[in-house]
Amino acid sequence: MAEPEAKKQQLQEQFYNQSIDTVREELDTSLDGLTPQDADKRFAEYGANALAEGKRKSNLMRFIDQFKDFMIIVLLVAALVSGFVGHEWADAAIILAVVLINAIMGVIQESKAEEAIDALREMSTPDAHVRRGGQVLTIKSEQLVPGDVVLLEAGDIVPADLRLTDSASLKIEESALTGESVPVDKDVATLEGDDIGIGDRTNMAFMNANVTYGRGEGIVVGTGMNTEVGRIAGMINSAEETTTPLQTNLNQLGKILTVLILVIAAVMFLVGYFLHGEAPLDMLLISISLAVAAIPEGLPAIVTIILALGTQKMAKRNALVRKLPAVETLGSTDIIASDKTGTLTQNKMTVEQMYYWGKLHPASEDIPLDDDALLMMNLANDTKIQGDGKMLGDPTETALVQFGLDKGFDVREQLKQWPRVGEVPFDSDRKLMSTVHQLPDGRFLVAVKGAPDQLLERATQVELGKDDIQPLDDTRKQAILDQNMDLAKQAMRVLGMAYKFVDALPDPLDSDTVENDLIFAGLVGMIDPERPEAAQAVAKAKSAGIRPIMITGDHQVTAEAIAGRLGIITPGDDAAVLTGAQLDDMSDQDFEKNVSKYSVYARVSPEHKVRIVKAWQKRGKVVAMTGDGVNDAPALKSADIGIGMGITGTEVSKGASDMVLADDNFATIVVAVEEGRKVFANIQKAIQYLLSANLGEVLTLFIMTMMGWDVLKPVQLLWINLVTDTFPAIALGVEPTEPGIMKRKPRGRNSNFFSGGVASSVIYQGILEGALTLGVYLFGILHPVHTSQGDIHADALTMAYATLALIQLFHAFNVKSIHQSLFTVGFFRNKAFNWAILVSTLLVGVTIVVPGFNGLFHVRELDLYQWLTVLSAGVLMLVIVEIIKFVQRRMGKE
Ligand SMILES: Nc1ncnc2c1ncn2[C@@H]1O[C@H](COP(=O)(O)OP(=O)(O)OP(=O)(O)O)[C@@H](O)[C@H]1O
Ligand SMILES: [Ca+2]
Repeated sequence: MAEPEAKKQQLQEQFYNQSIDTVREELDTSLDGLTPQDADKRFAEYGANALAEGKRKSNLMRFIDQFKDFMIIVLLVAALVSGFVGHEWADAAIILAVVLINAIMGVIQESKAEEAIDALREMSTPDAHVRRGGQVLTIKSEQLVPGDVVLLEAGDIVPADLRLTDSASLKIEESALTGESVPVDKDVATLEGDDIGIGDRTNMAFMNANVTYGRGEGIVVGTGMNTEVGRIAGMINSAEETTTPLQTNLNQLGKILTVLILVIAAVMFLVGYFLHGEAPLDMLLISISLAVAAIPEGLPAIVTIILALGTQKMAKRNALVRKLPAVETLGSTDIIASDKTGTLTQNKMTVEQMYYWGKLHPASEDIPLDDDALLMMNLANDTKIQGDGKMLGDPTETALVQFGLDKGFDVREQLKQWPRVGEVPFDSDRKLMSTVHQLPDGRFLVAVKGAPDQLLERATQVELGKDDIQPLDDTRKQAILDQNMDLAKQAMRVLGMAYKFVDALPDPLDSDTVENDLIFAGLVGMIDPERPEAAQAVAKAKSAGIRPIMITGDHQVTAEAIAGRLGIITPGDDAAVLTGAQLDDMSDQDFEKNVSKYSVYARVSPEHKVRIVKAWQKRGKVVAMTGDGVNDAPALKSADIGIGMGITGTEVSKGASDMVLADDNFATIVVAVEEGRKVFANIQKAIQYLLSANLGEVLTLFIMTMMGWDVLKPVQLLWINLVTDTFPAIALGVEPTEPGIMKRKPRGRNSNFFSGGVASSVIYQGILEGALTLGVYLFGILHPVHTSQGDIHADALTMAYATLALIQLFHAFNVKSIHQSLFTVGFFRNKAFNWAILVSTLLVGVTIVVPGFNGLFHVRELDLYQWLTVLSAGVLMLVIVEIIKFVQRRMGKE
């Protein structure tokens, strides 16, 4: 993509030592933001807000790269020499053609693989909230231009360099720029001096930094390469994380195979030349051809393509893979640790019960509008009510505002009289949030809501009626806690409300100064129904040997009730609930020892998630972990598969994840695991197919040479390699799911593409292919249809060629499952595969049956009897492998 030449007139000034007004004028914008037209104009002028990418390889470069392979060069030179010396120009031409086609296919494969990886990256560009023409819009951060007004909140990734214009408890973590991992407090005050380091520019926010706390706003002063990261990073590496661990594994194996095959080729050459007196050039050509055919250099690209096709399938099913290795790892998942709210449940909160003035009332009852519980739950609330009555905000909070409106209490009116002047935002560690309001009489009201247990620790009094405030003694406290427990047992999320009056605005405004000495006002119990598909997905995961684990900030009793309904804990099993506090009391060793006892974690904070991941990993398990908040990022990173939430997730958490759920749905994780298992199995199939075929080729040629028999011609071997390798291998990569794939145990952390019987299958099946091919050759010699020795040998060699090619295509059916019978898996369920086999068969067939063509390939027409011999070998290949699989299944059962 040609980047529009980004405007060179750089905004080089230091913005931190200029007042907001100056910055605003300088960038010709207002706090209402740019007009959309203005934004478009600037976009044309400045270009996209993206870091430049490293140079891309052109297709021509890729094509040329295909010939960097030493073997290919030797092959071409040898072909040319044989053309000159032996006047075998037809051979040389075919070899050249095959090499060219091979190179073109290589280019296509590589660019397909890269396209797929591009698509992954495209998907992961973050969103930004921007104000334009007075309207708040969500746009791709690439669309930002200098002068835009950007809104920040906890969990956002700063989308460009900003001069802050507003901040409320704003904290930003800038370690990527400064190396300092402690979040920096930000405000809007203009700084003095012009020599202030990046880490100290407290009124600026820099691209790619993480907002960890609070809220803010700022004017974009730099985009794309004209940002601090742009200057530092220079270029982003476009090649990151494109090879997966198992691919690396495979590459290593590839190197070993290469050496092995070269040794075999060398031995072949020496034996053929010295012992059997073959022409050296012929021997060289066939040895090199063997090396070219048998070295599986296309394998990594094929694996990438299969993985990439897997990501497309997953995307259709709402699992957006951000990092290719995740596809591979997903299939091996042992543990799915999932947040409760929104993932297992719908995150549609509805108030069911309310407790105030010492009594519980169903939500259907009328409520006195002057009760302070109702007031506080509306005040300590970030919900925005839009013009059309639609509510924006956290479902827990919108439910409360909705409840108020339903009862006839409109918080908007209240806020006009009691404006909010301060806040201590909610965080999942404290499990509280507070707002401070200016009262007409000059005093301030502190409104607090949050987890009842937390709240009661900070309350000293309780409201028991209108203007009836009593000390919160132990009996009263116990009564509230009992009530809390009762609601929780009914699977409700319970929030408590409290308040106090103060004479002056606390300074500094934080939890310690605000959230103490409170008057307890009441409780509210909310139901968040399970997702309808969740229980089934839990059952499916369990039947696949995967342990679902629920993690929640909610009360343990609520958690237990919901986990019970979902089947995460079942009455019989001893899987227990562990709370964050209990976890805090456990040593790492203790926890590791006991981790398998717990399926539910309640009242935990994000830090606990990291311990849960690590403990399971220590036990050798592959852990998938969900997360949505900014504090979840470390857990998402340490999990084998970090799973972000597409709808409710913060940008920071999405950035830290390997996969994002477009629908936030637990069931989608299970679907993705199933896809991951399928993709893994299909890669194994492609590998098993290719390597057994190659082994068959090597054995056939090696033994032919050793025995001094006729040896297949280079063009024959190269043609077999060209037409029977790639198509079926890629087609095997899109095989439908094998029956019962979610009834097996996870494959285990240390498994690789050769685990589970693939290695041994490659070996015995390769030997079988070679043996049958040689058998057909000998059969052709021993049961000739002609009498002249020349005819007999030419026929036998043609039969061997046909067999070696077609037996691979027959064998492709075997490979559809490592252990299951072809009759279980089905012969023709994969359209792409059927086509691949058909095309490959035709391409082999034409070289034999089309007169003239067969001359080029040094083969002859076969009669029916000979064809039947060839086809019998193919059928035998099917039958023998079926029998061996049958025996293996029998032995496996015992
Ligand atoms: N907006 C809020 N204001 C005050 N307290 C809240 C708010 N949201 C949640 N809480 C309290 O904090 C506790 C933990 O909430 P948190 O947000 O950490 O859990 P969650 O992530 O929403 O749920 P889960 O962990 O099940 O996905 C809740 O049980 C509730 O008591
Ligand atoms: Ca091959």
